[in-house]
Amino acid sequence: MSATRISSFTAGLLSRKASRAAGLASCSRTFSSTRLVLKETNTSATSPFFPATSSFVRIVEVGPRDGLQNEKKLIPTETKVALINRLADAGLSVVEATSFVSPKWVPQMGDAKQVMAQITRKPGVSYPVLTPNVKGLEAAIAAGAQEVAIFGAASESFSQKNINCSISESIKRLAAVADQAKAAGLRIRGYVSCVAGCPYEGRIDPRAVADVAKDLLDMGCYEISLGDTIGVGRPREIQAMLEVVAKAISVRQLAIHCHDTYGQALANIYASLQFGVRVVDSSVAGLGGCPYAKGATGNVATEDVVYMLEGNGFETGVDLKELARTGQWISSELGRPTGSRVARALLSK
Ligand SMILES: CC(C)(COP(=O)([O-])OP(=O)([O-])OC[C@H]1O[C@@H](n2cnc3c(N)ncnc32)[C@H](O)[C@@H]1OP(=O)([O-])[O-])[C@@H](O)C(=O)NCCC(=O)NCCSC(=O)C[C@@](C)(O)CC(=O)[O-]
Repeated sequence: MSATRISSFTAGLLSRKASRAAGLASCSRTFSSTRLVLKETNTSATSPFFPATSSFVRIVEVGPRDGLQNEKKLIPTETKVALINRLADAGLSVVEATSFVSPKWVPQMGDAKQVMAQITRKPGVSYPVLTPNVKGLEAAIAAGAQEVAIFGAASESFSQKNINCSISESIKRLAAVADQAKAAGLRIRGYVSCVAGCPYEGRIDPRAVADVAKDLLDMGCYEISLGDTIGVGRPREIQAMLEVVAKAISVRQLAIHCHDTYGQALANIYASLQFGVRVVDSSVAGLGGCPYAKGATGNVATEDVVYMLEGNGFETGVDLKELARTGQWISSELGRPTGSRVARALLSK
């Protein structure tokens, strides 16, 4: 990282206290009988993809990346490409396509370049890719990525296991990635893992989540996705974590990313919606699991999220039946039934 980059990033960190205070001042919450209503007066940049309305929920489909990265048997590139194309055709406006990580660490993502070359890029659809370092970013740019996701963790042990460095080292590494991504005109999304618990350390202090999230935001991420990587959180814990994080970051720049290991994902998403979050990550057919979080099951199934949202007055733009068929198809390619209960119910009719 050049001296100029370090100093601009450090200046950003130093101004964190001041901007946190401003964020607090510009945002007030009131309780109605059933839901927490967020009154936003903060006009800072929000996501470029969706109108910040209270009834539209943007779904970030992570199945082709988070869903498939943990599969033991190598999945043919053409299957991944067909999955991504079908998800976009089902109305998803963000389909996380792959990750430019070390193939020694995650062999399943070793065909990232080929995946990006072969997908049909539908107008209006974003195909972000994960980039852990500058090497990954350069490969992503060469592959024509328009958006990248950088990822850190609120747990020291998980950071070491996942990306082989401490949290503070990761922040420096990711700042270099963000600087180069911005210079290349790419959009950047940020992830924080272990927001409710860590497979190695147990409970995680929400203030650690807020610190990493704010660092990623200061680097230029337009949105921070908060990952309950091992699915241990429960609604009140998720809301308590959001309370702390929202003191540092506008809720309009937060997304929720729930794994369903303990069957809490939909409840946690609903609790996040009550808090004002309007971006939800999910994985078709509930595919997935993290290679560095033993026992973690997949993300919440996108089909189940869409069904819940649409029954509660939210719009998603997703064709649920088409999505359910896509989930059933990829599950059969992987040799198992779909993990979406909604898809099973719909398709059995
Ligand atoms: C970060 C590193 C690379 C550090 O790994 P390292 O071993 O410390 O890196 P290194 O710089 O020493 O390089 C080691 C080797 O990897 C190569 N290498 C290095 N970087 C790259 C790259 N980008 N692309 C391709 N190759 C790369 C590099 O060239 C070298 O090759 P060699 O000289 O030995 O032949 C590694 O730990 C890594 O790739 N980790 C990624 C782990 C991962 O993908 N985890 C899953 C995604 S995160 C997640 O799922 C959570 C999330 C986001 O979904 C949210 C949630 O649920 O919480």
